Amino acid sequence: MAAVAHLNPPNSPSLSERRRNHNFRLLSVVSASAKNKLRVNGINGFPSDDPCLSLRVAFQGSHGAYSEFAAKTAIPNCATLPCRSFSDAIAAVENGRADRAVLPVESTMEGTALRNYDLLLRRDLRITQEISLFVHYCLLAMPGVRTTELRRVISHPMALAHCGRAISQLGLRREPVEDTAGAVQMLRSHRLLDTAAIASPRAGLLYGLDVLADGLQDASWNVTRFLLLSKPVTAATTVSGKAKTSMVVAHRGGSMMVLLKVLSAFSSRNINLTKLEVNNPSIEGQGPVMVLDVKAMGSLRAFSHLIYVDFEGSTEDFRVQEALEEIAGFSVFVRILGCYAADSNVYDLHY
Ligand SMILES: O=C(O)C(=O)Cc1ccccc1
Repeated sequence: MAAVAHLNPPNSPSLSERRRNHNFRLLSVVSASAKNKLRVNGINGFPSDDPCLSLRVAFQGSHGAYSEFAAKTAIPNCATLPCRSFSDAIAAVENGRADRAVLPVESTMEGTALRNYDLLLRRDLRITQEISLFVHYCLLAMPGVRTTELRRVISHPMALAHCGRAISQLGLRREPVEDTAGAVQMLRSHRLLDTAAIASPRAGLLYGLDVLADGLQDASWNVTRFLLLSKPVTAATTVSGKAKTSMVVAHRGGSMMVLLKVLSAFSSRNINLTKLEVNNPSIEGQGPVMVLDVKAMGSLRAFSHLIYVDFEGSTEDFRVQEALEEIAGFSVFVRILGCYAADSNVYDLHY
């Protein structure tokens, strides 16, 4: 169960409103006529009035992927570095080709992307920032292609999952590819006339495809939370404003008892949790999750039970330090994944 309270700021729709299915809109073709607008907007179609692009952010996918929007929203003047996989994006930070990597970690429709979290646990990177984006999906096709000519749809697995109902209504065969913008690029470069891609309207404009339908997501409230990651810094980081900390508690058994004790360590000190996710991979018939022990010369340790916790507060706070000490006393492995400024905003991109 993922508690994604931070994705529901006070003015957001209620849970029932979010769950209520909404209908996507089939459009009479909005052709790529607005393409020129992008050209004047600077690098990769993003506004760029500052010529000194400072931080380099690696993301999985091609230009126009949602992760790139997340990076640009979090750090407006950053330079973005497309990577084939999330592992490559993380490696780019480790080997100095990038200063940050951006990773989608959970969505209101599907909960936590555990595979991405698992990836994070294997490497020595820290969370420096969180960003939540409202994700709109479009159905894109080669110019002139009509919906009735389509047989197949390609996109990132998360996008295909978020648009399951619309895809079934359209009667299309779904095929997962690495990322949404990559799907658009593939359509374009192979001139696929029986295939549509699901991606952002901006990706459609970037690669000159027609928008056949928009608002394709099954739920009207579709928010994805991304994390920005950097190499660990040795100096203590001070977070200005409200801080949030992400951690993992890993162990090899007795999962309910550990969970209750962890919850009690926080609740007895009035520390508010913003995320709680329990991952017992063996229940799913999967092998253990490998976690890098940054204190033990970077060795990897296998765990069958993992508890991901995000809480309000910083590791500098006395109450938090007490809670962490109490948890460390339960013979479990604890790793702080990052302490960063809490951002409860949901950013909506106006494409
Ligand atoms: O494929 C992309 O564009 C990504 O950045 C991954 C993704 C896919 C769907 C929703 C959010 C992020």
